[in-house]
Amino acid sequence: MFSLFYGLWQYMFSKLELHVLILGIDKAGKTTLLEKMKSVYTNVEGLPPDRIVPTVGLNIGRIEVANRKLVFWDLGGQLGLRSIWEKYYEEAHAVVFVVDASCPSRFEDSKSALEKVLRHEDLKGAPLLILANKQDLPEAVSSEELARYLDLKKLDERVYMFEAVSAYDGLGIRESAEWLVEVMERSKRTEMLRLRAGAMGPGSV
Ligand SMILES: Nc1nc2c(ncn2[C@@H]2O[C@H](COP(=O)(O)OP(=O)(O)OP(=O)(O)O)[C@@H](O)[C@H]2O)c(=O)[nH]1
Ligand SMILES: [Mg+2]
Repeated sequence: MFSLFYGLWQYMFSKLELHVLILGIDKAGKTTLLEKMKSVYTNVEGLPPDRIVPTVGLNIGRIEVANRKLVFWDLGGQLGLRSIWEKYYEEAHAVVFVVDASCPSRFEDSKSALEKVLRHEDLKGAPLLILANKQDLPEAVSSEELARYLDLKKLDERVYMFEAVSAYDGLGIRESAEWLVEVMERSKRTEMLRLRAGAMGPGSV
């Protein structure tokens, strides 16, 4: 009996689109990272770094990881654009917060932007992946050092992880995507969003 329900749940979950919001201050490497994900997980090559411009609107990336459909929403991180972020919170299953680990002078800006994200009611219970990006640069700090710099309070009840990545050479990309799928699968928030979508009519998940 259990395996029947489990099989059904697995089937429903594989149909569900999981929305992952990519946030972080400008120049952290969000778009470059998304394009790298596309190269790793699809047969279409993502844009090379020299063709990526600062984001003003929204970039969408669809990839499949472990039979799950992930939809990434990449937003602009410039100060004047950060007020748009919250429009996407309600529908997000998880958040990826990207930090340029090679630029300590901007850690404070990242910290306060992330603290504001975490305080928002609409993101309650959303798993959080914090990426220490640009590990290909010798001056980049490790994920543990970044965690110390950011010194985030009130993370205890949230499912979170720090990961060292490079959007240039792909370090940590697969580990990050696989972790996201695993935690979203188990998250109460995913269940809440699925029920809410179901309540809005068939085919709405
Ligand atoms: N060395 C190195 N440079 C990177 C990496 N990821 C991004 N960059 C560079 O960092 C700069 C900013 O990258 P973007 O991807 O545009 O950053 P963003 O976070 O999307 O910026 P906004 O759209 O303005 O919010 C570009 O010059 C990228 O080539 C990385 O992993 N390593
Ligand atoms: Mg961008």
